[in-house]
Amino acid sequence: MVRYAALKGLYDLEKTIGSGGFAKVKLATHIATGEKVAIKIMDKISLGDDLPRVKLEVQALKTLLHQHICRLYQVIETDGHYFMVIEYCSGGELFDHIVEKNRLSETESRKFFRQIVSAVAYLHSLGYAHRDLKPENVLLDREENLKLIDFGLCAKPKNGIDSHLQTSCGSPTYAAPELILGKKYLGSEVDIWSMGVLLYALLCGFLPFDDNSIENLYRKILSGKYAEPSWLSTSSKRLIRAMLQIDPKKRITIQELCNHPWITAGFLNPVSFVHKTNFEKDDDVLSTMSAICGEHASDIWRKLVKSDRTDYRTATYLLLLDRKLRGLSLRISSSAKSHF
Ligand SMILES: O=C(Nc1ccc2c(c1)CCNCC2)c1ccc(-c2cn[nH]c2)cc1OCc1ccccc1
Repeated sequence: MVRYAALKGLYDLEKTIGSGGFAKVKLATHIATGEKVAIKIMDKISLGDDLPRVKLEVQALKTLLHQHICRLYQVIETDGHYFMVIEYCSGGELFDHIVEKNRLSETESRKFFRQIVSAVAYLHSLGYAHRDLKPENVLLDREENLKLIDFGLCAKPKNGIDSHLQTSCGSPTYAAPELILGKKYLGSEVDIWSMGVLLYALLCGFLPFDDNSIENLYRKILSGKYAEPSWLSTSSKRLIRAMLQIDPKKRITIQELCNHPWITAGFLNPVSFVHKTNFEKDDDVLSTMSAICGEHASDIWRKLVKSDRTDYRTATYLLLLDRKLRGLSLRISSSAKSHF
């Protein structure tokens, strides 16, 4: 087991559960609370010119507080590595969940899709676009709640979500026509297209546009033509059509999506989200922490609010808050004392 000095006393590293391009994801335990976390370890050398993506992802994740966006607890930077301590999603990828069930029922698809819509509506309301929405970037937690990950490509155009972007990014399979044509596009509109591809994958178990050759794949996407399997209800077909509109101006908007009949069917209310970018103050958690480090709860809170949200104190606060929200006891080990 490779020992990273930077994590000593803070996290116990366990097995590697995933390794992608320039990152690997290891399970770990946050020592102060005993809570499980995932640590995304990136080697700066192999990151190369992707380094800005990490900064972009950290900047975005520090601001985003939503129950369906994977929480960032701490960031540790050394000369050679970045360590991103992230929410534990033991349900793995939504993609694997779909594959193992072949396809999801309309009811189960709706449960997941409402969560995605809520997360994306929240993102857009803060001026962010994800730009890489695909089943691999949607994880499930222990209660099969959905968590959006990988904000390495997300954009926050300086003059707001309605200003044009140009960089072509993301995976072609989920990319909107205007994006693969290299046109100027709106992040919000390309996210709607990718969500249409995601919804199709949930309901069908395969992709609307797929081909081994990239030019055939592009041709299919630009045609906007895809199969509508017999099991799709009329309402499902209508919603998918509204999202997979080639002309971005004809595409359904995120607001219309939140209120769409398919989305609200069987539910009491449209999809909503809380405009939250600040932690709520919890006195039980603060007094648990103050009992250990001897500081007053008010001092701990002041430091938390002033912090850049990537230190061990923030991680400990958020993990204790998670435990409380899950109805578990608030426990903390005295070893934590020296770390915040
Ligand atoms: O907690 C994460 N993953 C994760 C944790 C526990 C388990 C599994 C998976 C499934 C494999 N069986 C063991 C249980 C986990 C959290 C955050 C991120 C993450 C956030 N931004 N970037 C990456 C990635 C994560 O994983 C990647 C992964 C690994 C194996 C498969 C599916 C997904």
